[in-house]
Amino acid sequence: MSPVFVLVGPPGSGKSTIAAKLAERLGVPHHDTDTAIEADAGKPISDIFVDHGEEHFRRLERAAIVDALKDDQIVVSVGGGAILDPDTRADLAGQTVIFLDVSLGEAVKRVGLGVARPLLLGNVRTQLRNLMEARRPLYVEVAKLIVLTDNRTPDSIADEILEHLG
Ligand SMILES: Nc1ncnc2c1ncn2[C@@H]1O[C@H](COP(=O)(O)OP(=O)(O)O)[C@@H](O)[C@H]1O
Ligand SMILES: O=C(O)C1=C[C@@H](OP(=O)(O)O)[C@@H](O)[C@H](O)C1
Ligand SMILES: [Mg+2]
Repeated sequence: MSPVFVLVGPPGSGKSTIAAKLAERLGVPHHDTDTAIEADAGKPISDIFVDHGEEHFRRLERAAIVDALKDDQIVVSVGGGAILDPDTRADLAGQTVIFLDVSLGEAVKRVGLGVARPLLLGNVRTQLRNLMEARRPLYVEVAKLIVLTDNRTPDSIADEILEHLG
């Protein structure tokens, strides 16, 4: 047994939002690894990056993913960079993974200029473009289903996922 779905994709693709919707529809818990990391650390992800650096965050993220994948009958959303870890990609090979795809323009609009995503500080559009290009093959590698989310409501995206994989 394992999670029902694991959602991957770049920041702003809607992983946390759509995972919550899917969990609600299925009547199962939603587990967001970023939320779990923040709860354990007692501080927001932006502070974890500032206080301890990205490498430290990636170690916490790896542990949070191992933890999440132990649970049955939950919907998991991970952070956009989770698939950078080869062990995580290997673990995801046996899971029902959905890659939420999004265009650069739409992702920029959705993430805005907030400080919540430390990797995007500075020129959000350039940072996002670089990381989307570099990570795209990794999202594709782990995905069982790819869903383009541009110009679609979270409800219609959840509908499509449940139609294909429900
Ligand atoms: N399909 C969508 N259409 C419009 N806005 C969306 C959609 N999905 C998510 N959002 C909004 O985009 C922002 C980022 O969503 P979030 O779920 O946090 O993405 P992720 O976890 O992939 O970074 C949130 O403000 C959310 O409400
Ligand atoms: O892309 C990344 O490396 C990150 C994405 C964030 O999650 P979302 O993809 O949910 O924004 C969060 O895990 C952290 O800021 C790092
Ligand atoms: Mg998220």
